[in-house]
Amino acid sequence: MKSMMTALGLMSGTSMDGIDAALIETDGEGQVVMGPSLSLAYSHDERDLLRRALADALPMERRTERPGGLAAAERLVGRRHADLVGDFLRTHALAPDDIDIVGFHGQTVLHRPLLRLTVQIGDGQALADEIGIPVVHDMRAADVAAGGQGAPLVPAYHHALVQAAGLGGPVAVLNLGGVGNVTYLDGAQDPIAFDTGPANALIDDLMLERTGAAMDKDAGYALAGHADEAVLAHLMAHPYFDEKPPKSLDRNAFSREAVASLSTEDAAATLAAFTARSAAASRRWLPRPPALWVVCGGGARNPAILDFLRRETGAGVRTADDVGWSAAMMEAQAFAYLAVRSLKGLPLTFPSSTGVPRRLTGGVLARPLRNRLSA
Ligand SMILES: Nc1ncnc2c1ncn2[C@@H]1O[C@H](COP(=O)(O)OP(=O)(O)OP(=O)(O)O)[C@@H](O)[C@H]1O
Ligand SMILES: CC(=O)N[C@H]1[C@@H]2OC[C@@H](O2)[C@@H](O)[C@@H]1O[C@H](C)C(=O)O
Repeated sequence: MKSMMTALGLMSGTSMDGIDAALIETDGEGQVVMGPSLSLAYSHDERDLLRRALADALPMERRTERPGGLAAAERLVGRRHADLVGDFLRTHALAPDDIDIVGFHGQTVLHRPLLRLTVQIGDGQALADEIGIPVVHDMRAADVAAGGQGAPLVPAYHHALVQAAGLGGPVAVLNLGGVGNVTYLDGAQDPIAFDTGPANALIDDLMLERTGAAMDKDAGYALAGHADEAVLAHLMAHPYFDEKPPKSLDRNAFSREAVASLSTEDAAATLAAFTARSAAASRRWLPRPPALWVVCGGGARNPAILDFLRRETGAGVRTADDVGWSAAMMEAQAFAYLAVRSLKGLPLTFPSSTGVPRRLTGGVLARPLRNRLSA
């Protein structure tokens, strides 16, 4: 297998705002060259369908079941990913053969690692057949089956980026999507990583309920409000924060009920502070306090969260864009990188990231029909 590969990563994250596609050239180890990217936003109705799918997934006991609206949601996820790949190829004048591998995350609808159950909808084989490019998918399953948390998966990629940038340790890479997750890196050691708490999901849900908007854009509400310390203390009393890592979260693990009586501005400020305080509280489980926090994911565009994070950590806080990476495309790039690691049989997860008993590879390879016919 050739050393450098061209990989396209596809991520539909827990905030369910849309799908990101990002191209990288990588050897799946220390070399990464970032390429172009493209996003597709889910429409209001599509988000609604996905939100309902999350509710329909709650009684699932086996990962192959598709109760209620899940089968329709899975078809939607597949169709929209294929649309995005088509748009990406057209926009960048590429042919399917220009891409060696696609890394397809799918949409998480249920995550119960203690029950060895994690469900990402999206049919990898159907996608490969549709786009005519080999697809690596189902990247959490092997880890969960082996007793790991199945998340977070991006730490292997954070590790490659921090090593390549020669950033002095200890460094924390904080991903703020729907849920927050931190990767702690210090030299060549395996990454220590876990989910920190909520990131944007509670804020998004609050905005949708109070204003009909999908997010608190540029923290317009949070910056006009004040965080309520009593409510914050109540939110921080959640038992998740006392759990020792490895640990990971379902999107709906936290409730915004505690901010119900606050004005929209104060509620948004309190939830932004909650995201920052719970992320900073992850220091409790790290060997040394990080000197630098690099923030990625949509939360890097929320100035209220960044301000609170500076205050809570007392350390350097920079966005991924500030250090020459991509805050928006980090996860999509990570799934491209992980797809190449999967093809090469390299570990995706580590005892220190998911609690899996030993470093473990993962992912399932789906070859497109035309490759199988010509084989
Ligand atoms: N300009 C902005 N101002 C405030 N918040 C923003 C802005 N842009 C994005 N966000 C927030 O970021 C969220 C999307 O983040 P991201 O794309 O990293 O999430 P994701 O990939 O779905 O999540 P996860 O990492 O949990 O899988 C949006 O739902 C919104 O809350
Ligand atoms: C089960 C699942 O999809 N988890 C997501 C979610 O969103 C953020 C956080 O919770 C993280 O654990 C994970 O995603 C990133 C991409 C990861 O696996 O690293």
